[in-house]
Amino acid sequence: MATVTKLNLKAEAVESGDRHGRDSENEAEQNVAVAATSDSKTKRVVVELGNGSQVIYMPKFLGYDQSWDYLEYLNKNIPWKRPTIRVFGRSCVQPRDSCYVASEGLPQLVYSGYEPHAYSWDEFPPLKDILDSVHKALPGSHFNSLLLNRYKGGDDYVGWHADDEKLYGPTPEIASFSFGCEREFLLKKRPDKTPQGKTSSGEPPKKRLKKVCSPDQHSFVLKHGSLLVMRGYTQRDWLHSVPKRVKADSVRINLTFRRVL
Ligand SMILES: O=C(O)CCC(=O)C(=O)O
Ligand SMILES: [Fe+2]
Repeated sequence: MATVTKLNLKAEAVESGDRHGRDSENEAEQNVAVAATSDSKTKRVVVELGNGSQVIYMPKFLGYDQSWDYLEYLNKNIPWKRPTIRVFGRSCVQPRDSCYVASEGLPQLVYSGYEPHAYSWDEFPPLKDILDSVHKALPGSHFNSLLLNRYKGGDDYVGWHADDEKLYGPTPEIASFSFGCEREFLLKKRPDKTPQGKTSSGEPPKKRLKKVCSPDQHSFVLKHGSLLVMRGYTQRDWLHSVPKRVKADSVRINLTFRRVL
């Protein structure tokens, strides 16, 4: 059973508050816009990744205590499983716990050769409340499924991947809610498949074409109660991961809301 250390969590929250301030300064030069609002709770960091991909990060989406209550509820009440999955043709135990919740009648999710059982939203009423708050923050969103992950400690992780399963369509919006121990979330650009010397339209490049220089890696420390949204072509053009972190000694729960088409 995973243990939760509230004190550790508090200490990390303070530490990362400082770190976040410094990161924001650096990121200001890198296609990052901080939406100007007077209320720190609704502060949004918008990162334009280029070519129609975008990430929005809301570090204080939900208050500390309320987030703590959700963490405890989810830790105790979700039927967590650590399934066997297939990665590069080899079977391995998934390096984190997970669970899947979806509306009725949707096509079955399959990832890494694994078909998770789809639980109903009605079995976990607090998840419906979280879903409502995400819908309110993201007008026009209609999430109908949720993949939950539990990282028991720093050895649990998710490797580089994209949530590009066909059932989400070409430009899925994915809203990722984090509770508990802060962990790093990395994004890196997928290698460009266009042959060298050709543009994506197949034409040779025009002379003196101005090179737009934008970073091909981004990193966020996902705070307790934060919401990160990936949009546009992020799943087609970028990979993301939550690497192992030796210093992470308490549980983290992450919820990724998705829309199956
Ligand atoms: O735990 C996270 O922040 C990311 C989880 C994730 O990428 C996924 O479930 O597909
Ligand atoms: Fe993912």
